[in-house]
Amino acid sequence: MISPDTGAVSAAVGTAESRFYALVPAAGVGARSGASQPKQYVTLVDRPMLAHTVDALAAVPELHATLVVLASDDDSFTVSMPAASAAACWQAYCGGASRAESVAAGLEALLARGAREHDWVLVHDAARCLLRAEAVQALIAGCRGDAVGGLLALPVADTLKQSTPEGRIATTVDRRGKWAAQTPQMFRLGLLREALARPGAEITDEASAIEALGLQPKLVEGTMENFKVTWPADFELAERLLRSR
Ligand SMILES: Nc1ccn([C@@H]2O[C@H](COP(=O)(O)OP(=O)(O)OP(=O)(O)O)[C@@H](O)[C@H]2O)c(=O)n1
Ligand SMILES: C[C@](O)(CO)[C@H](O)COP(=O)(O)O
Repeated sequence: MISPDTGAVSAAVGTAESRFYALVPAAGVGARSGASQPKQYVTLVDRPMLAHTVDALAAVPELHATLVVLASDDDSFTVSMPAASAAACWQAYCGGASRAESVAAGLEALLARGAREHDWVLVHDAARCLLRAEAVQALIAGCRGDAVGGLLALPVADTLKQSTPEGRIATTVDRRGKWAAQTPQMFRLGLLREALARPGAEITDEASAIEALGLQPKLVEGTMENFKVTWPADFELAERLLRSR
């Protein structure tokens, strides 16, 4: 089904129009965030971070459906998600030990709900709650005709330093041609499924798994606003930005 040359899913393409699905891994614990609960449930403005993320995706008319991957023991979604946000997504309680495992399990859940191997899947972190519909649309427009797929990313603007274990500078890294990867990351379901099924080094994003197949995902320039809430101070910044909208 997957072409070894281009990575394109060939058999089903052309027989039915491809749909676009969003897949939101939301099964992490948020260890770096310092929060007393998984960070996707921390309230920002008036609702959990995850609700902002789901609502942003719900505003993208091109998306057929959004599936949220939750930890198997998640007991927060049903109590803390606003009804409208909960209704705007499918839920699958199949999160794994790593982000990659959660995404791989989410792909199976999408297949079980009728998605096909040639459909596009846009994987988006629950923790990037400042996503704009226009950014998703720019990604779709940039990648829908592409044989591989791609991702939102930002060209590195700062001077890059490689550190020593002691926290001193070992060297300055040439920043030319370097990008910081964001999400969504958009690939055909079948290709991504194959990529994530391969044993390999630790995969921190979908593009890395696709690269390991020898393919070159496309970079579509995003914005700084779409940052990932990771550290304690990030909540305040996210809150301020959400309030300013
Ligand atoms: N086993 C995991 C780990 C992460 N994620 C999700 O992947 C996204 C990006 O991961 P990250 O920001 O690292 O979140 P956490 O893993 O929760 O954070 P930390 O690494 O600080 O624990 C988050 O939406 C997170 O919920 C997931 O679905 N399953
Ligand atoms: C997918 C990602 O957001 C792209 O920058 C990032 O790799 C997630 O990394 P983390 O290790 O789960 O924080």
